[in-house]
Amino acid sequence: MLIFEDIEIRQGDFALRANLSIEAGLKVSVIGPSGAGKSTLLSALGGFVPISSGRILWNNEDITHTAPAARPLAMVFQDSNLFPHLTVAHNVGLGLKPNLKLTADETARVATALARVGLEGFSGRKPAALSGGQQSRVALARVLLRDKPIMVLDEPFAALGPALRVEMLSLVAEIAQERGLTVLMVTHDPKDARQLDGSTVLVADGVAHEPVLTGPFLDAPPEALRKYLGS
Ligand SMILES: Nc1ncnc2c1ncn2[C@@H]1O[C@H](COP(=O)(O)OP(=O)(O)OP(=O)(O)O)[C@@H](O)[C@H]1O
Repeated sequence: MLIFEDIEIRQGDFALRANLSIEAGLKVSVIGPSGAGKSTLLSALGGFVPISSGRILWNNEDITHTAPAARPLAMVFQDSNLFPHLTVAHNVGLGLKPNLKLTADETARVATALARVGLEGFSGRKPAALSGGQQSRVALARVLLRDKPIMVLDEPFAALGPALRVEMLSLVAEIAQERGLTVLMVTHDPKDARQLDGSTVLVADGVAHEPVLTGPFLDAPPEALRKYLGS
């Protein structure tokens, strides 16, 4: 169980409160108007934005002040964060060891992660020689290799076309299922949220709300979201 307990996060004039629990293994879409604080919430979970008050707990352990690398999560960002001068295998290997001095076993694990995301045979390529979808797959492989129980995705596939997005989201859902991962994904698109299934956390008016079932939530969205969704 991931708990945001009486959390307050401040960034300049902006303040966000969160008091919510997410069951382990749940797939959560984080949705809300632009500037509402979705990225801020996930950055605070990752340890990149300080928390003014409250605690974050994962399975009863207080991780509020844990160093980012030691937290139980791995993040996928929109631009995939790949290093252009490194090969696919090295970009993934960075998830294990920043100095890239991988043992034979670690190199084998990189190959297994690449195979899982459908990139067998791509390990020697540079990111520039990959399609957008393939770059997203590399980013996913890197997260897989870190073997963390929570996968956090901040508008991960926003740069991809609709068909590719559907494909990548189903890969995320499959992997999450296989490994029993808890998923938190920021998205602007209700279709993405519906495809991820699971629950939705609404971030609006300075509050990140308790997760509710995504289908019924989007069938009758609250006023704060309706204007933003254009419905
Ligand atoms: N470093 C910062 N200093 C001050 N204010 C900030 C900082 N970073 C973000 N903010 C403010 O915090 C608020 C929340 O930003 P955040 O990026 O979390 O929103 P978001 O919901 O992810 O938006 P979007 O959907 O547009 O990506 C915004 O009002 C933003 O201007």
